[in-house]
Amino acid sequence: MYKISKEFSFSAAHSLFGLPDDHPCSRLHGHNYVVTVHLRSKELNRQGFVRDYTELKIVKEYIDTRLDHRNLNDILSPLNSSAENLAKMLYDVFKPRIPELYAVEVSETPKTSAIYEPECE
Ligand SMILES: Nc1nc2c(c(=O)[nH]1)N=C([C@H](O)[C@H](O)COP(=O)(O)OP(=O)(O)OP(=O)(O)O)CN2
Ligand SMILES: [Zn+2]
Repeated sequence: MYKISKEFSFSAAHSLFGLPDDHPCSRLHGHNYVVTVHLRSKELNRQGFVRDYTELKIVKEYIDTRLDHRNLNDILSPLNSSAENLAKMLYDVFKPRIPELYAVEVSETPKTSAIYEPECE
C-alpha cells in the first residue's frame, strides 16, 4: 500500500455548545486550523504517483472559499463545530472527487488533532 498526504491551513472562528458554562471553548474564539488529507492506493499510476499533489488544489480552493475567515458554526450547524465533525464533513465533501482519500485530519492547535477515517469502504 502506498500512502501520501498534503496539508492545508486556514483561520476561522467557532464556539462549542454543550460544554460547562465556564469552559473556554464555549466562547467565540479562533484557530489557525491545519487540514491534512490522507490518500492511499495499492498501485501507482504511470507517473509513479498515488495522485499528483497538484490535483489536490481542489481542497485548497474549497478551504479558501468556504472555510477561511468564517465562523465554522455557520458551516457545521446543526452539528457542533468540533475538529471531529469538521474532519468528517471534509471527508464527505472530497471522497467523491478523490477516490484514494481514506482519512481527513483536522488540527486546531499544534498539540491536537482529530482524524475521521471510515471503518470500511
Ligand atoms: N475532542 C475534542 N475536544 C476539544 C475540541 C475538539 O474539537 N475536539 N475543541 C476544543 C476547543 O475548540 C479548542 O480546540 C481548545 O483545545 P485545547 O487543546 O484545550 O486548546 P488550548 O490551546 O487552550 O490548550 P492548552 O492546554 O492551553 O495547550 C476543546 N476540546
Ligand atoms: Zn476551538
